[in-house]
Amino acid sequence: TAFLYKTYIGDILVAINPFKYLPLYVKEVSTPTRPISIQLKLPPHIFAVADRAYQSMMGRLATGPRNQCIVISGESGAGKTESTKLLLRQIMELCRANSQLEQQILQVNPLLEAFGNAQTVMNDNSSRFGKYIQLRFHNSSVKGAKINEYLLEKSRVVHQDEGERNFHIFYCMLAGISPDDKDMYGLLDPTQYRWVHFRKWGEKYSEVCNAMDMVGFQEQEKVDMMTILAGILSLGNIMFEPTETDVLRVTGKSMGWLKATAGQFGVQEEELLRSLTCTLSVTRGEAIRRLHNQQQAEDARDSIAKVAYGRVFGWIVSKVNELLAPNVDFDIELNEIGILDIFGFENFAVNRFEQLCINLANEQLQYFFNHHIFLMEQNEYKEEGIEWETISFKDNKPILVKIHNLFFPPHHLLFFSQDFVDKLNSKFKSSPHYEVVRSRSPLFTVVHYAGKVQYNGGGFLEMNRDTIPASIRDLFINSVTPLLSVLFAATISRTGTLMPRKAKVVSNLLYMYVSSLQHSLAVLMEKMFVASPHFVRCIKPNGNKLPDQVDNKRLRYNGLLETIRIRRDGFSWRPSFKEFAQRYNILLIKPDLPLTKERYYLISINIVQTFSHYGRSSRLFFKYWHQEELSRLLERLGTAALVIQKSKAPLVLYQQYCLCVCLSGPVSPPVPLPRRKKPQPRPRSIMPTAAHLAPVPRPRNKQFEATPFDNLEVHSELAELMGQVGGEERARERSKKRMDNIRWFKETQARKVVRNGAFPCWFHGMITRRQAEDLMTDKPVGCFLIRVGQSREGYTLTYKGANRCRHYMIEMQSNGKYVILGEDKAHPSLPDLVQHHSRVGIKPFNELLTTSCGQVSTWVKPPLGSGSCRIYSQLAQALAGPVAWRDEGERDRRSRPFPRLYPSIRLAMREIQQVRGNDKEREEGG
Ligand SMILES: Nc1ncnc2c1ncn2[C@@H]1O[C@H](COP(=O)(O)OP(=O)(O)OP(=O)(O)O)[C@@H](O)[C@H]1O
Repeated sequence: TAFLYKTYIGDILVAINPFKYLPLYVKEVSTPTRPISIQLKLPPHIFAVADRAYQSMMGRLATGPRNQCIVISGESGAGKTESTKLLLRQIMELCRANSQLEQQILQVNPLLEAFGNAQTVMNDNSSRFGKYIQLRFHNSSVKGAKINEYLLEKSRVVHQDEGERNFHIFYCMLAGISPDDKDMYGLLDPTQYRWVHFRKWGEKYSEVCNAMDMVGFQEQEKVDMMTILAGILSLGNIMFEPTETDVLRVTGKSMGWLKATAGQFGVQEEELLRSLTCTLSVTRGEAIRRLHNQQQAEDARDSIAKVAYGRVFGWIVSKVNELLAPNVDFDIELNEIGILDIFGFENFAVNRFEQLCINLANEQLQYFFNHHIFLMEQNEYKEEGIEWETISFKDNKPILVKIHNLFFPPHHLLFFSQDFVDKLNSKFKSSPHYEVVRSRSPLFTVVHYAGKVQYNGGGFLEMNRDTIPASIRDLFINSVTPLLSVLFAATISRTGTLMPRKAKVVSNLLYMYVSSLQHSLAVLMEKMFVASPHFVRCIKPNGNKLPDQVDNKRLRYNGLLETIRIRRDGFSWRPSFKEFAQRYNILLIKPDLPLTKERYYLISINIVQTFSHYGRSSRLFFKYWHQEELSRLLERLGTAALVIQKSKAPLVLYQQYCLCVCLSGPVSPPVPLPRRKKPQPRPRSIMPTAAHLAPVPRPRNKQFEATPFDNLEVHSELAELMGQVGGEERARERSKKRMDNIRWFKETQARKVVRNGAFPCWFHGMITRRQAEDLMTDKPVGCFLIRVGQSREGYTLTYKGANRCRHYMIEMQSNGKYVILGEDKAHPSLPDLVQHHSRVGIKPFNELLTTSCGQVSTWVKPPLGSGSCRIYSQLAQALAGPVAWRDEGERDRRSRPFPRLYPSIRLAMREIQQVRGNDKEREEGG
């Protein structure tokens, strides 16, 4: 099936959206168990692109370690976002290092999708922003991630065309929120909001909340953010009407909404009203107040909503970046894989300013593709004197330059005036990329690389000016909700990113949507031009979003045929002599020759005879598949080197061998064999005896033993048994650590574990791994207990599996949430975690927690075994003080964060309900 939907053009993956589930992405396909050369020869697959980028980043393919970028392109609905998610999943699988960071990175997508995607006529889950995800690696493991976001389509918050919807988050929130939270944020029935229409999104809301927990958002931050979103919805319901004196006022029916909005935004009602109904400006030291007409008041309302939403989105991205920043020494050099997924090319019934920006970004991307695939390659053939018949392609540079000229400062300020389209018509009427539209509406047509698009130029000026009046900004800076205050105090960088206040910024008033897009695209291109690119071309097989239907015309789109020709006839891998010689360690061949151009040349001839062409002065020219061929040879050589070293052959033999192979292929550096340590005889007296070991033989599972927690425990246990390592000082240190952990537990944890005044029976305090396993000896499969760590602050879950005990480390997140290492769900407490995994199995064996182990009468009963019993008793004593533990459910309610002006929100909601009730009564009466 894979062949039907995916193929390669050389090394470029062409992926056709199947619009149905295909069993192509299962675990068996993604598991990286094969050698690289075999992995790369597998049928076309998005996972293979991930593998290639990862191996190249590690320096295992044609070059040394280098930054990589994966560029995914295609029209809206072609499958770019799905491909991005699969790429991320596979890269995380390849670099799996038993850390929670990989899971956190995977959670960023559902989070951003909820806030940045929406249904359009072209795609039910269309990205309304572009993103470039930078994954940062040290050696083979991921150390951090950074998201760059581009051009969120904020106007969607206040306006959606026929067949389109608002951002997913609003539907998720209204559908999935609990009645208590609905009351807390001041939300009503979804039908009561003008800016959203109800849809079933219940489950998605808990998915988004979980993603925020997993990434590390604090509870209060979440509450503040949700309250701001509720405020945006309330704002949309404020309506205006003129009075007899022509002064504008809020309609009687929407007064409640004004109060609710003020409460949800944490500002004074009168000040909010003033900001909506008039503009205050200061001229020569004199404050002048200008009253708004109805249209201006509605525009002010809409622009507050757009700016507030845009800033919430920007804040989420910067928070994600802060939480996923690489936690490594700055001196360590990190390698990077970037994945670009921007909104696809769009052509709707009515195309506005946003579509022009989106299509401009796509033109830029197409240029990047053309530049790499056609321009650079053919220029190098010319320079190096390679015989070549030029392949012509649809160069989109002229149109790109034209659009750039249109929007670049200083033109845009003047240009987007009311007669904007007239100016365009007179300036570009003879251009092949522009068509004048004879119409009363301000229409014009641009001939893009992917087809003609007719735009409506009305409102370009307003849409481009991404600003709000200073009075509104000041109002929100003084909000009692710290998050809102931070969002409005922040300024926007030249690339449109939310910046801390002190950062160097362009003046807020001059900040323009298009110029920020121009800058961010320029910065993006700079990053991508220095990385090695991998291309994924996504194709939408039909316009109806249906499976098993292919419209052949679409396959001609994007110059795919020209791409096929150049990949077939051309040489896509063109390393310089130096780069090539370094990579394949060719210095070994003739160590006596000085490092000159001639020498590289000489070396190259040897290789090129078997492989490919060589250029006039500086480059070699290979077919795309030569990289794989060479890496296969490298692998063979690595094995050969090991064999030679193992057989203790003299070095000279190795060199001769290298020389031989080098004449027909590349050479890898000799791989040093790991030195085998001489086994130290252990004194009989300290060897652990059968009595010390668990009663049943237990095969060890590497994945779980690798956790630092368990290893430390086992090691300290063994050290204790051996009674030697570190002597008394070590023992003192261990004891101190345990006491510290008990204190940590007592001060920060105990209350969270208690239910109904006692510890749950699965909670065993501080016992050792061995004691936990002993307790499990005759227990049924699915039995479990949770214990406090001895060597680190945290918990371990011990589980009775089918043929052995497993120990799952429970990760404590900085926001106070609990998650089993490697799982994708965070929990507010241990009892919640236990409850969840009694329904959802723990990966990778899908194990369900079915029976609590022992501790029937809570913690007071000490566990079996002796070693840690003393510690356990101390824990018991520490907890057995006079404190009467309250019911956790009640405590939960008392301590949970609330919106800052919760009482005023409640009052406003009551007023709204009352008005609704009266209306209903009147309707029924009438
Ligand atoms: N590999 C796939 N397998 C099954 N369905 C897919 C696959 N890729 C895409 N789809 C379907 O196509 C829809 C659109 O895909 P996606 O959102 O990735 O498009 P896109 O190119 O990112 O569009 P946009 O530019 O509008 O964001 C998905 O919601 C999904 O239903």
